[in-house]
Amino acid sequence: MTYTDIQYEVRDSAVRVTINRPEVYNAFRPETVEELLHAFERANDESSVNALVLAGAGEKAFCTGGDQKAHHRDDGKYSSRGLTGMRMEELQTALRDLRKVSIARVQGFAIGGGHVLASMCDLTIASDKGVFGQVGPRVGSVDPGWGTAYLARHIGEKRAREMWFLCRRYSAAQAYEMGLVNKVVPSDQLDAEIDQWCLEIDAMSPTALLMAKRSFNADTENIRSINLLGTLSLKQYFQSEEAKEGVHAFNEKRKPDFKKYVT
Ligand SMILES: CC(C)(COP(=O)(O)OP(=O)(O)OC[C@H]1O[C@@H](n2cnc3c(N)ncnc32)[C@H](O)[C@@H]1OP(=O)(O)O)[C@@H](O)C(=O)NCCC(=O)NCCSC(=O)CCC(=O)c1ccccc1C(=O)O
Repeated sequence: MTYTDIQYEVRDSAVRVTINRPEVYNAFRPETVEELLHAFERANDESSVNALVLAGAGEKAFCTGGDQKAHHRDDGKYSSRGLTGMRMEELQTALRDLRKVSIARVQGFAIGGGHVLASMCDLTIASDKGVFGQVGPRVGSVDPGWGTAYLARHIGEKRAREMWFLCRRYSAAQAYEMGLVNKVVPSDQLDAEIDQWCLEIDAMSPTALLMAKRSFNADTENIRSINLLGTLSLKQYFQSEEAKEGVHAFNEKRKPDFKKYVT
């Protein structure tokens, strides 16, 4: 596969996968998701390294989730692919099941589905310019499963509900305090810090790492089914006028009006 939306390289003790759409703050569209799926599968077969670093190109963002400019079809889908028009459920499963230790490199915004990807990585290292948050209820979306229930495992129910219900932004320091991030460093030290973590991981037994990862995962496996059921509901929700209002409002740079949908 020739990549247009991502970059892939193996160097310095890790596979490096970078979402390369800085013009939309590294938001993903259906093509991006297909390329990431391919890259994660390819990374599993890289026998020379133990780690994968997931990053976003440029200074502004790690990833801001689904590309809202690509999400304006009349049927509420992104494209004809997958349940919602984007094979997100498959992508999250592939990241979850990755045979490498995954590290999110967060510089700038990790927002919406981008925040979910960061929180699903085994480790997160952020620059002091990292900004974290969920935006779904403001833009007509939700990530029901890994984005909610698994997030609560990291930061607790109260904090997770706060993130989703208020859609506020949190600094890297706040994210560290909440348990979303393993380490925060000045942005000019971010790559050196991540390289050091990759070097240390590279010296470990790959089989022990994989067994540790799988056993950590075992405790939250029930969320996999919640995520699938949630994605089926999300497909229906995306087709509603309520969800479309969120997408239109973002693209028209105005506040959404959800008032008439209160039940
Ligand atoms: C990231 C922001 C908080 C930054 O705000 P600000 O600093 O004020 O800058 P802006 O002027 O808003 O943005 C700059 C520039 O970038 C464009 N942009 C930013 N984010 C996106 C995006 N996600 N899509 C498209 N474009 C984006 C923005 O339009 C500006 O460009 P201009 O050319 O100047 O207009 C803020 O931008 C923000 O809140 N962004 C919105 C983030 C958002 O809505 N994300 C989507 C959330 S929903 C989601 O991720 C889907 C979940 C999902 O995919 C999923 C999950 C589970 C199962 C299935 C699915 C599924 O299939 O959908």
